[in-house]
Amino acid sequence: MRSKSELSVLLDLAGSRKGLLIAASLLSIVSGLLQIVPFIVVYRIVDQVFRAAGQPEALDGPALTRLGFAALAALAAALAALYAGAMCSHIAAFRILYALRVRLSEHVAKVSMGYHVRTPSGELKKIIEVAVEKIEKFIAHQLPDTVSAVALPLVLIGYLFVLDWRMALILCVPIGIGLAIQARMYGSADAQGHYRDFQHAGEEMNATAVEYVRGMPAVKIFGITAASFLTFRQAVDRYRKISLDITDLFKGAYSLFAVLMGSLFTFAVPIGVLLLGRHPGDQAFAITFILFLLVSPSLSAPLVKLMYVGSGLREVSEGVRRIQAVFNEPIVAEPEAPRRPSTYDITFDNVVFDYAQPGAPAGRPVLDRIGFTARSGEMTALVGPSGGGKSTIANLLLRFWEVRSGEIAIGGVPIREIGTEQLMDLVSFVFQDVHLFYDTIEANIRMGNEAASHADVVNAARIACCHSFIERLDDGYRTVIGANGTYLSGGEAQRIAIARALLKNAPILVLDEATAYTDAENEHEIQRGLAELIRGKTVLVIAHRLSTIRGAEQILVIRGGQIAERGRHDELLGLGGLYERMWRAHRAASDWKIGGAKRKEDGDDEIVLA
Ligand SMILES: Nc1ncnc2c1ncn2[C@@H]1O[C@H](COP(=O)(O)OP(=O)(O)OP(=O)(O)O)[C@@H](O)[C@H]1O
Repeated sequence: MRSKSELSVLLDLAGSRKGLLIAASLLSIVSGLLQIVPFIVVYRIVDQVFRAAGQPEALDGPALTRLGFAALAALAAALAALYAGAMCSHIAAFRILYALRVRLSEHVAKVSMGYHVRTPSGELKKIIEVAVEKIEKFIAHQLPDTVSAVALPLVLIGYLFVLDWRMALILCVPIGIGLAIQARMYGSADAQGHYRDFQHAGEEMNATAVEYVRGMPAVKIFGITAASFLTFRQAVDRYRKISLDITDLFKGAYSLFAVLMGSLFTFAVPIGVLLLGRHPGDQAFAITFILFLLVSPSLSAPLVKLMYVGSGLREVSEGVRRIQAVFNEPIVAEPEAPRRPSTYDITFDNVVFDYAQPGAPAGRPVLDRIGFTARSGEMTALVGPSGGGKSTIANLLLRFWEVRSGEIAIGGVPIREIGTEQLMDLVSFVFQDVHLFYDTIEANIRMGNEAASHADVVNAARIACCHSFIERLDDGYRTVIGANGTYLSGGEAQRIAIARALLKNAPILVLDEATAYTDAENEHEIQRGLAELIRGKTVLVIAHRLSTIRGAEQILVIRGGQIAERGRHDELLGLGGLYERMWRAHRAASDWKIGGAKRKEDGDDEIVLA
């Protein structure tokens, strides 16, 4: 029942390709039926030979030749139908595969960021790659096979009943027992539970293997201790145990089914011999008996296929369930009539936020009644102790998560009322951890503005201080990141991300520790370039190096999800609170870095943005 509903879901996913799938199934049935024709021809020939026993001249030679050609033609047609069916099913399968992957990728781009944090990227990759791939295999191969594995035995048994109902009935006994075993084998709650465990154990083993390989630097540094290997080994052991359990559970039923289906022939023999013994001179029955012996292996083959269909269906239903779960994940609600702000002040009005899932009871607030305005043309800096909520504030601006209460607006328009695409157009964001795509450096920068010319890309790269190191690469801007061992350092990747953000030239610029990995010399250069470019924009900067935001028009000190202090650098120093302590600590750390040499009090050697 469960499988059936998943099969119908699968057909729903197949959507407009149903026509091709039906054609593939029909062609598969036709091919199966045509493959029986040679047996019938043999039957007819044997029949004629028996009837003409002892009188070869009584044989109708041309009629026999025609029968032979009919058998040949039927075989050729069967192969043609098989080929055409396979073409239809493969075309349908690959179109479904393509459409599903596109739909899935579009959907996951629209769901909330919370989903991506909850769902390991490996799992999503597995759904988009492996689950979809299995559907392709099922549709291309197993679906037509299933249809013919059901239709062909039905037609054959019907035909055998017409020839001799007694022998046909006897053949139905092992078939019935075999199918009942199949249903029990795959349908029981125990079997389904085992199968689910098997799948989970396989995934867990994959995930821990990836984790182990990814964590190799740490493993090497700290030595390959039992603990570093333990989780992976436990996962492998669990997988082994569940595989053995499953084999144990299915082995009896599996063997019995295979034996029963493979030996239909042996069921036909005793009853045939018995009936023949009763009518020793019945030539017609003898010929029918021969046909039964010829046809029963053709009956076994599709029935054995049914066994694989059962396991294929189970595998694909798991994938379908997962794909469905992704599609069931709600997308970020888009406004019915999106509004576009005409000014770009950012306002946070009494914003309360926690990371609990939508619909779940409120968790510990990460942001507690945050209120501020970041004005256009000014730089607002978020500083404060680690874990205070700075990055969360920046991420909420992009609507990665929905606020629990309060409102965030751009130019007076609540971000809920701005369409996601427009919102992304308004904001350039350089994240703490940069992600570069497996593409050329130029394409990675141009991502900020697809219409930009090569000269624009180079200009942005110059300002972000990455032009010179790009030029030093063998393929320059055409170097593919990640290919042939071309990897960039953290600071270089960040500078590419800054170039990308500059090229986008959006009215709002958010820099979350954008130059954290950059060396002092390059940071100086970048800050100089940025200072030019950020004029007239709303700039939100998160920085731990306080010297870089000293010139900000507004500094918000975020501690424990609240704004502990706010003001300009000098004002905050005058308060004698957290900011002043942070500033002193920062100065002390900088002094320590240069070997304790005395620095000028005004900090001229520091780099100042804006
Ligand atoms: N996806 C998440 N799910 C649950 N909690 C989170 C998530 N991201 C951050 N947090 C928690 O929210 C709090 C604020 O984190 P946030 O990253 O905003 O701090 P931050 O001030 O930017 O820190 P840092 O300076 O170290 O980057 C922290 O307690 C953190 O553990």
